[in-house]
Amino acid sequence: MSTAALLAALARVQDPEIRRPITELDMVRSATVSDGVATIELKLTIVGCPAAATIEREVRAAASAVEGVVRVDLDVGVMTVSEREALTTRLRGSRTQQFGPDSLTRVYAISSGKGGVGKSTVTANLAVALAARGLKVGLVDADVFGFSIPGILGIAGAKPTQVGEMILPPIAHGVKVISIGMFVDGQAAVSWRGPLLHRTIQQFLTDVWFGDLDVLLVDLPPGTGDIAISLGQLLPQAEVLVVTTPQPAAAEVAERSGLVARQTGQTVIGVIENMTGLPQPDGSVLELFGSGGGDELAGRLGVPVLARIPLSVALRAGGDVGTPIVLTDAADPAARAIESLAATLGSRARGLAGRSLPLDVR
Ligand SMILES: Nc1ncnc2c1ncn2[C@@H]1O[C@H](COP(=O)(O)OP(=O)(O)OP(=O)(O)O)[C@@H](O)[C@H]1O
Repeated sequence: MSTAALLAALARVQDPEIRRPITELDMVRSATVSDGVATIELKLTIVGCPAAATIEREVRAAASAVEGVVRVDLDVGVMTVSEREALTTRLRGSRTQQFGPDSLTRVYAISSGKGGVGKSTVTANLAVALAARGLKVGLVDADVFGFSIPGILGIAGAKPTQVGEMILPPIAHGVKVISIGMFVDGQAAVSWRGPLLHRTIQQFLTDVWFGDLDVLLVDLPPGTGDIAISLGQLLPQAEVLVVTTPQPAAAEVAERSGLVARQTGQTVIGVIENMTGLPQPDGSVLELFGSGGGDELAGRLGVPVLARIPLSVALRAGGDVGTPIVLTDAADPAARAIESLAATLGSRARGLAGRSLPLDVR
């Protein structure tokens, strides 16, 4: 009876990285209760598993809470190579391509014509807002020249965990994040050329284990380079959001990134206008970057403007310290605009990938 209760208790302990119960991951090799002593044999996936301390603590807490248990004897070991391979094969299932045509995950690629328009800031906050709505969200930072996502999400320096062939992405504010920045030790990958970039993105989409996601966001580098084209080939079902500022002159260059997406078979579903005016204490709005750029671009691409995100000191400051304002300052006008974008995108979360749905949000 107590042994059954112990197993049930252990089934509630999750591996924080893989996010599955440890009992489903073959990590609990034996668990018995005898004379008030719970004896548990635990196998971690890898040596030096960063989650080891958490798992051990939770296993001890879960076992101690079982009625009749007065002591916990925990033996912690590590899986052998073949055990690990068996686990990764089982986790991946028969799918070699996580985001292939049979996937139900909605994929949004966020692009911009030029740098500095706030694409990464908006993407990071959008991902967190979607996760806060209860969706399973992944974020691929494919911005090789300016991988800023880890910093904005407060996980600068975090490295993925490798289990056999499988790479487990770090999790920030509920979002599974992978970034080129996690593989290049602080240096920009600026000298990388097409084939290497293509292979890297391909690896992100196949070897990084995101599990079953509702939404995958991909932060593209600005412009119309190799990555945008690779991504179009690797994820033809991706729907593209183009970020621009209100400056009408920026619309033309932003239009090009939308057109490249179309040429690779992707669907552009909308425009995000960022840095739309700065609300003043007297209620007026200072149009620092002019106005009309979002509408101009949307008109050129024949899609709606899905969000207008005002200039916000809090949004910028939150990005600087790694605390997204959609969590810390939800009343900020920029946070509200991003939240409403998350509501729009989140409501069409799953199951229709690859089909372009008419969006009626105006
Ligand atoms: N709405 C906003 N209000 C105030 N500051 C913003 C806003 N959006 C972005 N920023 C700030 O503008 C700067 C550029 O933003 P970000 O790095 O997100 O741009 P980007 O388009 O991703 O650039 P790149 O693609 O070149 O990396 C950052 O300092 C960011 O904090």
